[in-house]
Amino acid sequence: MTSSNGSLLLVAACALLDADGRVLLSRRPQGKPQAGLWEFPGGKVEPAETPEQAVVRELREELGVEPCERCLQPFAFASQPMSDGRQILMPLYVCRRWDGFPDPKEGQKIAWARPTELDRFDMPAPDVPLAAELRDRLSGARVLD
Ligand SMILES: Nc1nc2c([nH]c(=O)n2[C@H]2C[C@H](O)[C@@H](COP(=O)(O)OP(=O)(O)OP(=O)(O)O)O2)c(=O)[nH]1
Repeated sequence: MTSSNGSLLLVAACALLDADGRVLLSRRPQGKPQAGLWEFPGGKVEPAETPEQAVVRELREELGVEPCERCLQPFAFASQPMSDGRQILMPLYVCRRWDGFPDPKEGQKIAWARPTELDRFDMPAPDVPLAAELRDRLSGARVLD
């Protein structure tokens, strides 16, 4: 936990977008909390790390890819209560350029999903509105209801 506010969990995540506009999702492996759910690659921001540095580190560790920090575009954030009483604060970046080929390094499965298909994946609660925002802003469609 890096935040000076002990009730916050700061997690930074990234939607990698390929040339066809598909989004990379990663399935949380067995042994981790919320195993089996599909999420955006990322993880907890370590002490003295910026969210951008955390994303670069996690993409390297989890997928063996190297984005440049300036290719990380702030997209949206989630802020939701967690079951342990803390609040998760999760900035989501999008990234269209990186070095390397995404290769799961931690036993996780990965999938490339069209923005309009994201709602077919079971995700942690904070990711659901972020996935909807990706669908709306990346597919050019906006559902009015
Ligand atoms: N990476 C990631 N974590 C997410 C997402 N949505 C979401 O609620 N989370 C939660 C799950 C965990 O409670 C927390 C991140 O934990 P983590 O286990 O991925 O982070 P980490 O790699 O730094 O953890 P650790 O195993 O080193 O302790 O954020 C998401 O889209 N991506």
